[in-house]
Amino acid sequence: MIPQGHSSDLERSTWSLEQAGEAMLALAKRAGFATRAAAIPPLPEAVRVEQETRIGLWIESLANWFGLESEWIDSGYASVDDLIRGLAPALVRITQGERTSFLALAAYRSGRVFLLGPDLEVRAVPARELRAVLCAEREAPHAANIEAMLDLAGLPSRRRGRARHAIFGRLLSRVKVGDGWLLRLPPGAPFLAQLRAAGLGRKAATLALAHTAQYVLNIASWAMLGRGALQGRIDAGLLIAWALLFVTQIPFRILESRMQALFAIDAGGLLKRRLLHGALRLAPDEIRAEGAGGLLGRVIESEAVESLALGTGIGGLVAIIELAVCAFVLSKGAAAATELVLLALWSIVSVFTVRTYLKRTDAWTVTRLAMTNDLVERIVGHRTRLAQLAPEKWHQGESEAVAEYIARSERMDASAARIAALLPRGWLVVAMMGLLPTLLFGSASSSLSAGSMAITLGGILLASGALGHLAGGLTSLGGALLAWKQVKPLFHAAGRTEPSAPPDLAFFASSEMPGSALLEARDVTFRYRDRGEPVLRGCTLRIDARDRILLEGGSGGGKSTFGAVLAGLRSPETGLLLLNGLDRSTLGAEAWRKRVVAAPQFHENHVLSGMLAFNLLMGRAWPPSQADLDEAEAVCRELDLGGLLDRMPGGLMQMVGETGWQLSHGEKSRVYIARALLQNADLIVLDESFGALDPETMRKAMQCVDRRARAFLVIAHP
Ligand SMILES: Nc1ncnc2c1ncn2[C@@H]1O[C@H](COP(=O)(O)OP(=O)(O)OP(=O)(O)O)[C@@H](O)[C@H]1O
Repeated sequence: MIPQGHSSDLERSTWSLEQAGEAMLALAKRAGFATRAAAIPPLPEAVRVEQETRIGLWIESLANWFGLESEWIDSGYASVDDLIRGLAPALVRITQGERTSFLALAAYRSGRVFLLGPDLEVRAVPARELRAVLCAEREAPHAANIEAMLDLAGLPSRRRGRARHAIFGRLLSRVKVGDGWLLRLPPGAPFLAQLRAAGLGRKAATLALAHTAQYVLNIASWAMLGRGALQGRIDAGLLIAWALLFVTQIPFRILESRMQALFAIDAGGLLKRRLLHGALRLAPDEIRAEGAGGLLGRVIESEAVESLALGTGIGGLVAIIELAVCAFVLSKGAAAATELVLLALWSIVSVFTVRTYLKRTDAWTVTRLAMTNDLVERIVGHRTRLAQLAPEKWHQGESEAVAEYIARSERMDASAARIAALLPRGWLVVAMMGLLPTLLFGSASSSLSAGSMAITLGGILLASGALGHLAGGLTSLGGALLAWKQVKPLFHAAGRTEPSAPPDLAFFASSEMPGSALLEARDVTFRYRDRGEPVLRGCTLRIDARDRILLEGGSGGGKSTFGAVLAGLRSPETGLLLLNGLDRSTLGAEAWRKRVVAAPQFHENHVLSGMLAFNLLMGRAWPPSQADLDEAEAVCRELDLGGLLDRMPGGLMQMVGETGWQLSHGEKSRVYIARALLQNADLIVLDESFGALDPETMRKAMQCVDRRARAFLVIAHP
């Protein structure tokens, strides 16, 4: 509902809460986002009743369901204009009293917003109208007072608008006024679709056109001057025409550089986002098998892909356009056929020379990555080496590795020198030799006129530059391709999908259902390797809504594995696993992990570099609300971390992690417990979380967990 007094266009563009799914699909279609074909789920009663707290989750679930990504963005009174300008495509929330509706913001241009209505019409509305709607509720209580004040000040009506705006700005500067959900393709969506949605096809085409125009203008300007010189008529008019042609290249050159930079920035951003997403999609076992050095190698190579492919690589590709233009120029000059054949042959020689260089680079990369891996391993294990290994063995194997690295570097560099020195210069020699027969035996009248000779010589010089660009471009692209081998697994991992449930079902299953088990495992079997012995065999367990369970067993018995299966971190090979009566594929992996939260064993858990509050509130929205911070502090104090909070200068905002305040073993384990408790899960699995605590602290921590957790399962040794 739009508050009264606003334009009927706004009114007609409003979608009700029930229509949020339709609005999202319509917006996505208009933005060119391919969505997953899925029925629009009905609005769950829970969202209708508790709109304020549940709408965010509902929109997020809808977006997931349609294969989109939503990001919630809110704004204060002062920055609401920025919100309106930068949000599209987005659903903007309109709140009036208890009721929520949406505007589907399709675009913003020159002070106007383009709103997609339920009738699928797009209406342009002045952005200030949308601003007024977003701010209306906050401004209303003060409006009468401000008007009275302006009357009292006797301000002329033409200056009232600005004065009113300034007073509201001061008064409401800290007040939140508008919010919405920005829609985009998720990083795991097909990469071409992402490039298309980001308009990169258009940018690449503009780049190619700008380069061609500039190159052709350059040749035309010199051709004109050359012809004038040969005909012996260089006058002021000719020079002015030449200068004009020359100057015309400047805007094309600027456009080309700009497009190249924009393309590299946008494509680089999409690539980074996808790789980061992919890194988080890798299964824990895949990551562990890589080792720290292997992972660092991937990071370095991803940087190489970006800089080589999107930086110099693009520049090299446009050399193909240059070669085509050179071929055209040569076809108009003396000994055209010979020169064209030679150009084709030399281009092939260039490709093969670059290929040899790339093979050597590949061998060098393997050695380099192995050395990186080894170096990181040595750094990580440094303290153990110092304590346990005899000093004379510290540098074993290093000389051989370095010697191999140097040998491969030398071979690679020799190839690189050949490319830089031989290809463009060799072409000049070959092309000039191609002219020899014509010079020696050709008739002076036909192909040997001064004009055609000049054209050929110009074409040969141009081709020399183009071949240099081509070799550079191919080298960069080839280098990117080699680096790509390392990056590919992360890139593809981003496209992995996890089972997801219809959003209405996820809401339904979140409520505790009296009588049915919270979690049920029946005859669960699990093995780590395809043919290995099962670690879990026929495990059956029922957990009810308020249960407190202790799972004890010997070392290596499979307790942690069972905990990981219950928490949805690993999938059982056979058997049945139900949460509120629904299995994991029906409920969705993400929804499962929100309901059953695990605090993994000490060596599997991690304090992230960042604020303590961030580490505690990872399951909630960031930045946190005051209520979240208060709750986090209360949990910490109950876990006997009050002393630590008081000692740390930044309290909850203290930086912790590898580079921050170093927490002790026992402190870390209580941070892990607090983190799990603060996720508001139906069940938490605490894997040896109390092992590092003294008896008194352990008693307090147990009491806290007992008080705060709905149901929990503790894994411990007998
Ligand atoms: N990623 C893995 N790949 C192969 N085997 C594994 C893997 N993780 C665990 N295992 C093996 O599975 C078995 C069960 O391990 P698990 O960690 O579940 O036992 P646990 O009962 O929790 O042991 P502990 O009390 O020592 O922590 C062990 O023999 C272990 O070596």
